[in-house]
Parts: sequence; structure tokens; C-alpha cells
Amino acid sequence: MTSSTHISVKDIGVHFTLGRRLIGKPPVLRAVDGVSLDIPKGCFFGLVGESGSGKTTLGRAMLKAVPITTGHIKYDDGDVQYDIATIGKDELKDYRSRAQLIFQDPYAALSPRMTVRDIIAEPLEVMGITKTREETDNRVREIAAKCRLNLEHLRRFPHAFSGGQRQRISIARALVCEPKFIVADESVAALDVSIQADILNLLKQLQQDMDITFLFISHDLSVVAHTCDHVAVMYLGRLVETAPTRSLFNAPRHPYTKALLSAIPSLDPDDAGRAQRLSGEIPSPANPPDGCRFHTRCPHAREKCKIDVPKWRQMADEHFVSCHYAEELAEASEPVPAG
Ligand SMILES: Nc1ncnc2c1ncn2[C@@H]1O[C@H](COP(=O)(O)OP(=O)(O)OP(=O)(O)O)[C@@H](O)[C@H]1O
Repeated sequence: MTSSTHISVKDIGVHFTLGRRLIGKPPVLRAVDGVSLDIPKGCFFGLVGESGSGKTTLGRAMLKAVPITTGHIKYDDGDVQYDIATIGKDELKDYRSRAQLIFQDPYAALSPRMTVRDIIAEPLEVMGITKTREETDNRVREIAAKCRLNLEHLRRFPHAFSGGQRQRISIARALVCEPKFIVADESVAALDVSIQADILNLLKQLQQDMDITFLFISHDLSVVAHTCDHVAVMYLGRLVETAPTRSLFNAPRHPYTKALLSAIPSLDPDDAGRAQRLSGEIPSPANPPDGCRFHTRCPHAREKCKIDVPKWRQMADEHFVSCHYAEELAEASEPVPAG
């Protein structure tokens, strides 16, 4: 972990035990299975993959919101250093004020019986960050203004607001304690495209103004292209590729990344026939394929892919991939313009 690394994830596993068995061990679902990655300070770091690939579970592990089965997560914001996997109760309380989650669904996340002022103020009060009502109100007004909410909004209840406005309330609540690290889980997925752009711009602005490190989870690569500095691609509990956004979009190395990129709708009619559609469903993480986990859906899979787990290899500056045939396949890739 270098001094500019904010979060360093080393070989993290999150395993869920499924049901009970009278005889023998119950089945185990490895939602995250040996993931390592570094998120630099101030980075807007994207995590992408299909539904069920383990993105939410990995994000929650970084917030210590799910039990971590194996590995370590080193957190260093310059003031404190913690290992999130083994963090104690008192340190966890402090960590909760430094690391926050922005939820996917702005409709479900906000209590309908609380005013917007109280929704935003709650984390300050729960963590004991402010001592007087005046102090709390000042902090609430300050963050509300940054999130483009006005004083009139603060007196109302969430049902009076549109999806985009509710997401701004969720963001204000997540940022009121001035966190250093944010996990934004599909934070724009439930919104109309025009509102999505508005919220993404707001998140980027806040990230720069407040010097926050972001883990931005999305299944939508077109959103990631315009927002993130660096991207990790996840498949069935493991990372298959990580790279700076431009490098990932211009020279994708893993067949899974290529398939995700080619599924982005293009305005160019000449591109219509080029999509390498992903065939089949993602297998269950309770019973993953041997060898390369993607081999059952990979158009380039060979015998080796069914047997040997591919090594994590560096292909270019900060560009890593786990595919036996990444060099060969790279030559056949079609660049996709990044944002
Ligand atoms: N508490 C749990 N108990 C058992 N299995 C779980 C639990 N939480 C998640 N899973 C399983 O772990 C796997 C990964 O789920 P996860 O939600 O992390 O994926 P995801 O990539 O974020 O997908 P989505 O975009 O649909 O949220 C899935 O198979 C899911 O069913």
C-alpha cells in the first residue's frame, strides 16, 4: 500500500452458507472469491459486471456491512489506518463516519415519516458529531446547498420530491459527516437518463470539492465511461480485468469485458452487427465452473481454460487481466471510444 492508496483489498472472500444439511457440510456460496485491488486517494473507481457477479457484496465488504471470510482490507485516509476485515467495535464507529453508502433506490432509502432536514441530520446525531441543534442545522444547510437543495426543501417530506431530488437527499445524508470514502451502488440506475447525467455531475463535483474517494458500482458501462478514472470488471466473484478507464475502453483484453463493451448501444448503424452478445446466464457462484470461470460463455475458450485458473497478469501500465489468451485476443479487439 503506497501513501496515495486509500483502500487496498487483498485476497478478499465473502462466503455465505446456504441452508442446513442433516448430513455433511451445507453448501457455500462464494459471492466474492479472492479479490485484490487498490483504490488510489481521490479516485472515482468503477466496479462493473452483470447482476450476480458480486459487486454489491464487495462494496459492502469494504464498508464492513457483510462478514468478511478471508483476506484484508487496508484503509488509509491520511488520518487513520484500519484493517476493515479485523476492525474492532470502537474503531468501526469511527470508520462509519468516514465511509458511507449511497443506495440504489432513492424511493426505498428515505423514511417517509421524517422531514428532509431530519433525514440528513440523523447520521450527525447518531454518531454524536454535532453537539447542539444549531450546529446540526448549520451542517445540514451547508451540505444541502452543496447538493442543490434549498431551505424550503428541508421542511418537506420525501414523497413531495422526484426521483432525482430524492437521490440528492440521499447523497446529502451520506455526505453530511464529511466521509472520505463513498460506495455508490447503482446510484443512478433507477433514474431517467437526463436525471442520471445530473446526478453523476453532482457526484463528480462533490468528489472534487470534498476530496472523496469513490467506489462506483454499476452494470452500465456507458455510465462508467463518462464518470470513472479507473475500472474493475468482475465476473462470478472474481476480477477479470482492471485498468484506467481510457485503456479499458480503447484496448479491452478480457473476452468478458469485450462482450460487455460491445453490448453498449451504438448510434453508428455500421456497428449494429459487431456486438459480441453474451450467451447464456451467469452460472451460480454456489457451483462455479473450474478453470477460468468465464469459459462456459467465452467464444474463445479452449481446453486450457476449462482446467487452469488464469493468472493475474499486467498487460500495460496499470492494466491487469486474467485470461490465458489475452495477448492473442487483444489484436482482434475493436476500440470503443471512452468519454
Ligand atoms: N446474504 C446473502 N446470502 C446468500 N447469498 C447472497 C447474499 N448476498 C448476496 N448473495 C449472492 O451473492 C451473489 C452476488 O450478489 P451481489 O448482489 O453481490 O451481486 P451484484 O453483482 O451486486 O448483483 P446485482 O447488480 O444484482 O446487485 C449472488 O448470487 C447473490 O444471490
